[in-house]
Amino acid sequence: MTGYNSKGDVATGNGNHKNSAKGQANGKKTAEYADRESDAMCSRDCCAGKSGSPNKSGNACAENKQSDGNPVVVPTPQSLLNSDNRIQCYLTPEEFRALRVMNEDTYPYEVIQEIADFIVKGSGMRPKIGIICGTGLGSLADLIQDAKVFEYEKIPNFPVSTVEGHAGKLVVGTLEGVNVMAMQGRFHFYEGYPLAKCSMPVRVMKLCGVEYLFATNAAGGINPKFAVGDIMLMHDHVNMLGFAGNSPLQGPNDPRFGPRFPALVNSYNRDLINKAIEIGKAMGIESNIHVGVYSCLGGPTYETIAELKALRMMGVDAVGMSTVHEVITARHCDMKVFAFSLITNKCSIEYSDKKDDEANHEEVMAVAKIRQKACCELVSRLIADIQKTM
Ligand SMILES: O=P(O)(O)O[C@@H]1C[C@H](O)[C@@H](CO)O1
Ligand code: HPA
Repeated sequence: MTGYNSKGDVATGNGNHKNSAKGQANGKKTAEYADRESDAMCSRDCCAGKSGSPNKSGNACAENKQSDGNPVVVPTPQSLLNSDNRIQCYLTPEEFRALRVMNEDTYPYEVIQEIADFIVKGSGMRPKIGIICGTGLGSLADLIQDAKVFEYEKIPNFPVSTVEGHAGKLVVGTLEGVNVMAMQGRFHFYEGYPLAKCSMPVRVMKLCGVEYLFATNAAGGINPKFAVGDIMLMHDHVNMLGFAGNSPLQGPNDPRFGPRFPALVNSYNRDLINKAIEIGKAMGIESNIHVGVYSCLGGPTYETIAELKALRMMGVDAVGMSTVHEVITARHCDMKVFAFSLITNKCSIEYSDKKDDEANHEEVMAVAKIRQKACCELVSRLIADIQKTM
């Protein structure tokens, strides 16, 4: 369908134009896109331009021209216009939500507050500790007692998990007598989510009442002393996405979350690292516990040898595709942070033809499965320790 409303905007069902599916009616719910009109349809200029001239997305609108070069203009049926003469479209609540979440790059305080209220009301508790489960480490959330489970799809304005090893559930309950909430599944940059969206749940945690963030991840060991299955307690990071000009705090700063220019030295709580080292000794796994520097790359590719060499020269001990932006967001809103990497594979920095030297997600998940018990014990003992100080 090609047409215009009385404002002179042109709408079209042609695939070269934005959101052509939005106008499909199914009669269940009306949603008006008046405030997003420029996004929802091509402008008149776009389709009335010279034949073959590119529209906003770089595609030519030639199919909307008559042979004399004049645009084909078909009046919009009155039945599609609302009282403001704007085109209305019909979406199910699910479609509307999916569109909203898809289009949302930054989340205003009020939206985060709404999500937090939904979780606090639905669980009947205010968690003190927030846990983010890394790839294959979802069993950390299985430790939680009296659990109330929220599927991400059912949480208003929440993105969905798309990666194997990330279930896409938020679990709220108690662990060692402390109210906690755990994300069984995180959001990664490579899934197509902007960093602010990847770490938006950390702000939700904050507004739920969380004071401590426990972030976990699966990572490749670059430090040659690390073995597969070891645990590296993060004491610092190198923000490679930040080097490339990307930050979860990009855009206007809302001081209700934190300052415009937060400092990141001492981001990783020293007391919690020391406590975890002690716990590692008590568990008899001290030789498998290291303290080191993590770096997050954008993924989803694993690193080249040259990249690994560069990271090693920069002092990086383990490399992954997450956590850093979550830690930045947590520090921005003054949460205490404890984070660790489970070393799921060794990153060889020598050129080799051997297939075994190549990282792969199956191996990452398999190692996480084998080591999840040790990771669970470390986390629950550390929470038990925090509980004593509360
Ligand atoms: O979510 P994390 O950082 O634990 O997951 C790592 C990075 C990639 O998502 C995946 C690669 O195997 O594991
Ligand atoms: N590189 C990046 N991310 C990872 C790796 C790796 O080697 N292992 C697990 N996650």
